[in-house]
Amino acid sequence: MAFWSRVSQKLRRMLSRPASADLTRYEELLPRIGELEPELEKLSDAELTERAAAVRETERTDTELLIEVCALGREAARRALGERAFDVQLLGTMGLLTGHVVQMATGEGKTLAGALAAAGYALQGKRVHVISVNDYLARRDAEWMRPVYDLLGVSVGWVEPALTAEERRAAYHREVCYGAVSEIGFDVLRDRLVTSVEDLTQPEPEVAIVDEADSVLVDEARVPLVMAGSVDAGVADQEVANIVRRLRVGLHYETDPDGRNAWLTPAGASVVEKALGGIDLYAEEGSDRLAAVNAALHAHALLTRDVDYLVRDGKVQLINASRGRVAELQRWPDGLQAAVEAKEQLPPSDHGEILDSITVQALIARYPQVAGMTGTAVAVAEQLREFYELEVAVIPPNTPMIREDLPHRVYATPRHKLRAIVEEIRKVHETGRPILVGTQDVAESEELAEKLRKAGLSCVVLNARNDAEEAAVIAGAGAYGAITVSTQMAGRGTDIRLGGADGADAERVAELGGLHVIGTARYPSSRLDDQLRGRAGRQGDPGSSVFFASLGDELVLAHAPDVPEGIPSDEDTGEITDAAAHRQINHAQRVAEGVDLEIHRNTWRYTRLIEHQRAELLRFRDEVLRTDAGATLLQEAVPDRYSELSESLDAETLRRVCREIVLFHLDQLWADHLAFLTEVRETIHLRALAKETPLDEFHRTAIPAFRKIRDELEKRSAKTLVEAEITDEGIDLARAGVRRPTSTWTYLVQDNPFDSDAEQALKKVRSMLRKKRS
Ligand SMILES: Nc1ncnc2c1ncn2[C@@H]1O[C@H](COP(=O)(O)OP(=O)(O)OP(=O)(O)O)[C@@H](O)[C@H]1O
Repeated sequence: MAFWSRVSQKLRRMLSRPASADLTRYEELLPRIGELEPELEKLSDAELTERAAAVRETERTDTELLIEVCALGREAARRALGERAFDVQLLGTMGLLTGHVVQMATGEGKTLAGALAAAGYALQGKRVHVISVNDYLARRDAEWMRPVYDLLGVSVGWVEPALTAEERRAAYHREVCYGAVSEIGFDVLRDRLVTSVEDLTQPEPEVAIVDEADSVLVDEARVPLVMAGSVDAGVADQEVANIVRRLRVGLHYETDPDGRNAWLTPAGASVVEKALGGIDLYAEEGSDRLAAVNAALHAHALLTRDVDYLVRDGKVQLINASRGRVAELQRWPDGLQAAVEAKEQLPPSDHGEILDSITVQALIARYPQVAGMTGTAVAVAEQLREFYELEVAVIPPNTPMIREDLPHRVYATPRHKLRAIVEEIRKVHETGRPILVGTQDVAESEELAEKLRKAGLSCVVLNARNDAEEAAVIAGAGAYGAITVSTQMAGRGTDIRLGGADGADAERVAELGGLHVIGTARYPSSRLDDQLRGRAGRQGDPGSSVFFASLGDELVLAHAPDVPEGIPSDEDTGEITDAAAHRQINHAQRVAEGVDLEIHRNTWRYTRLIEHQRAELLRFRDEVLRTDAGATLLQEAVPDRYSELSESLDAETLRRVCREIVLFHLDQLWADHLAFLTEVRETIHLRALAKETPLDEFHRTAIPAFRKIRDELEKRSAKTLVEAEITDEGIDLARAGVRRPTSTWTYLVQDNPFDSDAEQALKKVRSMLRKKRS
């Protein structure tokens, strides 16, 4: 399978379509858009709005439509914001209106280009969601662009967590609605539980314009959004945590170099089995304990405090690996979450039955039309094609980019590297140039800040948990003499203006050379390197960037540990100029990118089946919600009871009762099915032991289980209709034992490391068992 997918990937590359769509067709429209400008300038505001309204009614060719929308949008932006959209922004708008992911560099004005495209779709009668990476940006962009939408006569709203259901419904019924991907996803899940059409908040999805598209569509694609009901306290297995804490790597367990798997050695298994009272972990009865031991071992061996998570206010807070900041709403799957809490000796957090869940990728797949914008799309062009059938369009910058990207600097060890970074910061800071340092994780940020303090350099460490605060700090990162230390993409989406947020000192800072960006190590993907670099040199500003790396960096140790012998380094500074070291680091990054892609593919292979089943179930649920399908089903299942009830109840009440009963059981059966699939996935590598591949085994189990839902639904619904007390008032669901959860809560799940590497884990367990048995 993996072999064939590699072959097809190679073939595609050989025959490869270019990474970027050809923009000539749109460039040719720019003069025609320009020609309309004098005419539009003469219109009053009301006339401009009227002309925009005419777009809704007039039949036009696609080309005429692009020209009219761009010309109107440019004029509206000029009046409403004092910003006349540049030609390149209109190219971006046209790229979005034709369903591309447009690549526009940082600071080129994606917010406006996106808003004009959203308005263009709305004027064609389509409802648009502009999907942002967080709540703060959703609201900021909606409010910022509102005057433009007003002039174009397009209604706009946004959703954020604090809104009531009524307010959400109002926002989603605007023509354009801004929202964070998690917020929109949670509403999709909440809508899954309604029992009457009036309670739905979202109309059918039509167009999604995804901001920071690579981050949402690729980095976060496999994150499941979850809705759980009826909160209970979880259970922590302190006993297992205490046993695992004493295990030693190499002797009792081993780990993959890339840190994605840990497994017990035969010696480790014996120690654990003895400590648990002499049980056999690998016998059928031991499988619960084995799952707990696996989770505890994973928490102990592979998850590091202050790198993968923080402990704050008595809680474990996950760090989002691609954004390098606390992931507020995220938790690991229950077993692992409880294991990390037990490792940190914290009380177990709440835990509930999962009612439904959807991955970001499946959420996006609901939209018939998708477009996106980001500073870095080309590097993931192949994935956007493979997973979303989206093409990338590269938009040139408005003013040529003059940032100087200095050669990478490589050191023998992380210690040498850190010393050189502090020295670099000191030297550049002396000139007054602002410096932005991007680190790999929170622990590294704090270590560096401490070193800087000792060297007499004061800096701001961006660790904020609040997006608005974070945006304010990052906005000031271009001020004279500022040193800002930030993990990865903190503050993404916020412009860094030279001379501070108000640009007061802009000229002075520009004369000094602008913002200097320092990467303290290469990231696991070149795209993340580019995003950090892109913080400098916005809109033709001067600026520079440099990356430091060492042969002892995490990236190299995990992905290319066989460093050739004898690479010379400077005796004092540890600096390496030999090209072999540079090659080694580039190679490590390419391996890391490949591993990530394989994991994405692998996870998608599992989730695709679940999403397929979910879509089928939802089609049926929707039919029950909107039609009399529930009544029909029950009338056929228990005709006597149905006709008895139709004599005593009015027809509408009976139909409602049937609908409520069927929906209740359908939702319950789906929640049970999801729980079953989760269990199958988590133990698939154990269950599949001497059999075929885990994925085949998963399908073999999941498909018949899903088919049974329909029969079971009929049986359970009929039983409730027969046994429940039903009066003119309807049915008392609680008394009939079919009470819906009184409260629900939503969260995101951090990528489950067990699932994604099930195949590898399987190999490890098999080989361990062979050793143990021999
Ligand atoms: N046509 C224009 N004329 C003048 N200023 C503009 C124009 N378009 C955008 N700007 C300004 O450029 C700045 C950057 O815009 P914006 O934040 O949308 O960039 P971006 O591409 O989203 O950057 P990032 O990658 O940081 O999200 C803003 O201050 C905005 O007001």
